[in-house]
Parts: sequence; C-alpha cells; structure tokens
Amino acid sequence: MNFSSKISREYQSKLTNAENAVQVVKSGDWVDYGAFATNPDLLDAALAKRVDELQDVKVRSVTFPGKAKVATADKGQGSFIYNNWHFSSGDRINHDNGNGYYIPFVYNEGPSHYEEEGTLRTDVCMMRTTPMDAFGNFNFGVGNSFQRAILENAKTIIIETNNTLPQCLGGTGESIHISEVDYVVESDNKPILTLGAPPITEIDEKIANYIVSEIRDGACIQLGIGGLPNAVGNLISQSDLKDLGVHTEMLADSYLQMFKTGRITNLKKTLDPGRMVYTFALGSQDLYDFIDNNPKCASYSVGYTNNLANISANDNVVSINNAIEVDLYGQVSSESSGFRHITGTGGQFDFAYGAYHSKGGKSFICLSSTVTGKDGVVKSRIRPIFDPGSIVTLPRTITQYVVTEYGKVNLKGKSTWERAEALISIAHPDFRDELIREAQDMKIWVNRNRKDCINAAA
Ligand SMILES: CC(=O)SCCNC(=O)CCNC(=O)[C@H](O)C(C)(C)COP(=O)(O)OP(=O)(O)OC[C@H]1O[C@@H](n2cnc3c(N)ncnc32)[C@H](O)[C@@H]1OP(=O)(O)O
Ligand SMILES: CCCC(=O)O
Repeated sequence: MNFSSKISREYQSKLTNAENAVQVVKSGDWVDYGAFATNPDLLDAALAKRVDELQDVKVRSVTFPGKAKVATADKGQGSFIYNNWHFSSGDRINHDNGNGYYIPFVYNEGPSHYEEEGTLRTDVCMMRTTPMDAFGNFNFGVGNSFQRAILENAKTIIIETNNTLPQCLGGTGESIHISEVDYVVESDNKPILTLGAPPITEIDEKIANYIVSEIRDGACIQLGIGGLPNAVGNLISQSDLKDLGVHTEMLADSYLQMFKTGRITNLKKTLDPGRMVYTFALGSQDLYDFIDNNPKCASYSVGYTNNLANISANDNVVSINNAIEVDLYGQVSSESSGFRHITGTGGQFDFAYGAYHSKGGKSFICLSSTVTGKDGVVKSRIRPIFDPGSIVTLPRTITQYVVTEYGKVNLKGKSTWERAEALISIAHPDFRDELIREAQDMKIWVNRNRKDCINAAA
C-alpha cells in the first residue's frame, strides 16, 4: 500500500461524528479544549448535550470564542465545571454569572504544567485544526499556544477539522499527525472568529506618541491586545522607523499594517532572523490570509515564544501592554478589578521581564489616566492601593515604564517616594491632590515631594 492510501485509510477508520466522538468522555474526567480559534465548536455542543448523563466533568479552555456551551449547560447539576486559562469576553460573562473559573498561570509555563508528570491530568483533548494535509498532519492554525503539550498528555484525542483555519507554518508544536489521533470529526466549516481593529482614541494617540519616541531602528516589537497597542502599531506604520522585528505571543492586524508599510523586515533579529515569530493570532481575515502558508511567519509553542531567555535573546526588545490599574507602589493589575475577573496574566509578566532583560530593551505598561465605570463615575486608574480582590499581574519589582496621556515614567531603581511622585505626575490632574494625601498616609511621601514638583514633572 502506498503512503497516501495508508494515510487515507487511517483517516477513514478514525472518522466519526461529534455525538459519537464525545461518548468517550466519562464522569470524573478532565477534558481539555483548544486555544482561541482552535476551541472545538461541534464537539463542545455535543458534550454539553450529555449534561444529564455525566457528573463531575472538568473542562479547561484557553480564551473561548463566544461562550462555551458546557459552561452554561450545567444549571447546578454538578455535570460540568468550566475552567479557563485566559478569559474571552464570553468567558468573563460566564464567570460573572458563576459559570466559570480562572486558572492562574504565567503563559510561558503553560506547556510545563502538562509536561510535569502528575501535575495535570487530561483524559480527553478535543480541539479544532485545519483539515489533514497530504502527509497526514493537522495544523493548529492560529492557536498553537500549548496545544502540543496538552495533546501529548491526553489519553484520548479528538480533532474537529475546519477549512477556514489558516495553515500556520512552524516553528515548533504547530501540528499533530493522524497516527497520534483517536477520532476525527469533520465540521461544517463555520468561519473562525475574526476581530476588527479596536478604535483608536485621542488618548491612545497621545500615549502611543510617548512610546514610539522610545523605539529605535532595528527594535524587536511585542504588542499586547486592545486599543492602545493597536494605536502604537498604527503610529509606527506612519513613522520612518526601519528594520523592525517581531517576536510576540499574539499576531494582530497592526503587525500586518507595519509589514505592509515596510517598517518590519525582521532582518536585525538575532533569534529567528527574517521571520515574524508568534504563538497565536487574533484579527481580521486579511491577517489570516497573510499568515496562511507564509514562510516569513513562524508559529511556535508558547514555551518558545514566551521563554524568558528567548524574549531577551533579541536586542532592543520593546514590549507594550495594557493594564487595568497601577498602584502607587508600581504594582500593575491587568486582569481583574476587585473580585471581577476580566482576562488573565497571559504573557504580560513574560514580556515585561524578558524585554527589560534584552540588550537595550524596554517594557511599557500603558493605560488611560481615568476610566468611566458602568455607573458613570470617573475613576483614576492610578490608585493608592488596589481594591480587595484585584490581582497583581506585575509585582512592583518588574514594572519599568508606565505611560498615560500625561507622560511616561520609568520606575526601575526608584524608591517608594520617587515612585509615588512619578506616578502621581502622570495621573489625571483632578485626582493628584487626593493621591498625594493617600501617599502621605501610606508613608511614601517626603517633604520634598510637593505639589509644585508634581506639576513640574507632568
Ligand atoms: C493577547 C495579549 O494581550 S498579549 C499581551 C500580554 N497579555 C496581557 O497583557 C494580559 C493582560 N491584559 C489584558 O488582558 C488586556 O490588555 C486588558 C484587559 C488589560 C485590556 O484590554 P482591552 O481589550 O483594552 O480591554 P477593554 O477596555 O475592552 O476592557 C475589558 C473589560 O475590562 C473592563 N475594565 C477595563 N478597565 C477597567 C477598570 N479600570 N476598572 C474596571 N473595569 C475595567 C471593561 O469594562 C471591560 O469589561 P466588559 O467586557 O464587561 O465591558
Ligand atoms: C493566553 C494568553 C493571552 C494573553 O497574554 O493575553
């Protein structure tokens, strides 16, 4: 039998439908899904339908597009407990409603949690991939992440194919072979989630200006998610910066824009020169078309992209990420607000640490100085201390630059009173007096920190 007919016989023998495939799940099992667009769709729906038959099935996902059906199927019967390593907006709603839980981790350690013997059990992994190629491989498309480590830990593997996933060339960890798979389900090829570019506000533009003036030719860029990093990408596209490189966890539309305007060549990178390195992609159809089979882009496991030594291996790494709040000690909270869990630590810690340790590298945390709550009340995002429940994403020892529309400050090497002074200088003017009073009560204010000196710094 020749190679291709052997592969196709194996494929046919494993082909089934979603309802049959999920019969493999038993009460008490741990089930892992995919990450981002590689979360299963039909298999999630089929598993949720077994709500009356199953007890105590624990599901783990990474950033489910929309809302996972298993999370809401349960209605308190103890059939499913839904957990997630990083919340999407749907996961956030599930958590708000008591239908989901967060799993704390730093993103670079995702693979090792599954690789360390006995840390995590995976009875069944069900994930979405591209259809099988001529060699028997299923590609993880835009969700490489730590899928390979999960699959290697899984007792049973079910693949749900979708032909709208781009073929993402690796790298490492970007595919699985038919010989490793137990069941294949062909889906209805519903288009994967696309994300429009977030709108750029005037405040975002001001913040982006402070950051872009710190970037030099040949720098290696990591942009986080949200409007602010998108504004930075937009401004870089219009600049005359040259030979920028990309080593990031998330590939988004702003990289495509910077590539098209000739800002990105990747030629000055010392690690993976000539290639844009990423572990997942989230953006428009244009972005997915760009990465599809593109040898200039390399999809790697997050154990590689977010490895601290790999991040700092390139020179002049610039990492730009968003935050929810920063306190006067310089701690950064990027994943929750009080007891409301919003997203996750993700790779923020990895890139803030790795960028600072790259030769000439800089790490930026950016946020608007205020936010208007759902109750209409305007709050300062520079806080004396965080509310109970707010999670520290970056300890104060790791934070380098903090940027608002009122300026940028570098906290490295600064004592507590200098940090308070620096951070209040970039807070919204309406909140500065109150922050100074709080800093006095917190014993992080000395007599030479006076209001006029704050105004001078601003
Ligand atoms: C994928 C990557 O980012 S790679 C980079 C490394 N990873 C990280 O940085 C992970 C942590 N960071 C993050 O998850 C994001 O950058 C965030 C959440 C900090 C900001 O992302 P954005 O998309 O700009 O957030 P957005 O403004 O849409 O707010 C998300 C939610 O948080 C809420 N929120 C934002 N700021 C605040 C605040 N200061 N107080 C209370 N709630 C807030 C919003 O109301 C919104 O809730 P909703 O969905 O109910 O409306
Ligand atoms: C899963 C991690 C995504 C992020 O870093 O935001």
